[in-house]
Amino acid sequence: MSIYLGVNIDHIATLRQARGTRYPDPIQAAIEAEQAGADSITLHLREDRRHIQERDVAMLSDILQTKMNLEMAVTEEMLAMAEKYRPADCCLVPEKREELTTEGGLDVAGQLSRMQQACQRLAEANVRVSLFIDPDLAQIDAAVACGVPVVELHTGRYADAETDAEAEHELAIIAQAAKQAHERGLQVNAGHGLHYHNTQKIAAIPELVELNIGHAIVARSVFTGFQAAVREMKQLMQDARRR
Ligand SMILES: CC(=O)[C@@H](O)[C@H](O)COP(=O)(O)O
Ligand SMILES: NCC(=O)COP(=O)(O)O
Repeated sequence: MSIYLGVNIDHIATLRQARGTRYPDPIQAAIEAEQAGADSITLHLREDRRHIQERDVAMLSDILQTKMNLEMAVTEEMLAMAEKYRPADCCLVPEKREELTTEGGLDVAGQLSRMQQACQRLAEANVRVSLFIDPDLAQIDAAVACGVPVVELHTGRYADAETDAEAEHELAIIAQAAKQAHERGLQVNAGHGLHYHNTQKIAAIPELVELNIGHAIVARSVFTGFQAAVREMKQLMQDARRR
């Protein structure tokens, strides 16, 4: 089964916001990513607007040739954004203003009623809902209870592992969670902290359908160009899946 690449363009916008300029433009990055073989474009509209701006969401909702995966917190402001721009996919993620980056998966099980209402609202807007969760059976079952078709497994603990043994342990947890989620009829995606040296083992997990990768691709593009960075990541994923 194929594995698809969602390119997250947040950190193109981080570079733009660093000086308040018009460049580099995430719109150009999205177009180049699609030309290089990206299967979708992911962008995270944060409450603090540290990188992606509403203008980016508005423009990309008009021009993307593949599809938009809009990441957002579960807030009234963001749910209204999803209803306004109607992305193909909306990935609900946890968010804290003080965090450097996403620190874990959404606690769906601990706020089930609130999550069910949010998912229902997005489904009624014809937005496909994905829940960004830790690779944990209780969270997988809670996602099923929300009636969503997709989950994205948080790979941050695997990516941040300090030893090979710890990485292998986290990889086994992700592989087991992917199997459990697949068995429950969910589309299983994964992402966070994946780069050119740790993605292969994740891509080899047969139940995974899509990997969302951003920071490492943007970083690599500084030296190779954005299209080359995207092409290399996609080829790496496909080679790993074929092995
Ligand atoms: C949910 C996730 O892991 C990322 O897609 C998210 O976008 C990380 O936030 P930053 O892009 O702001 O680092
Ligand atoms: N959901 C993960 C994502 O979109 C990209 O995360 P990262 O590769 O920037 O860590």
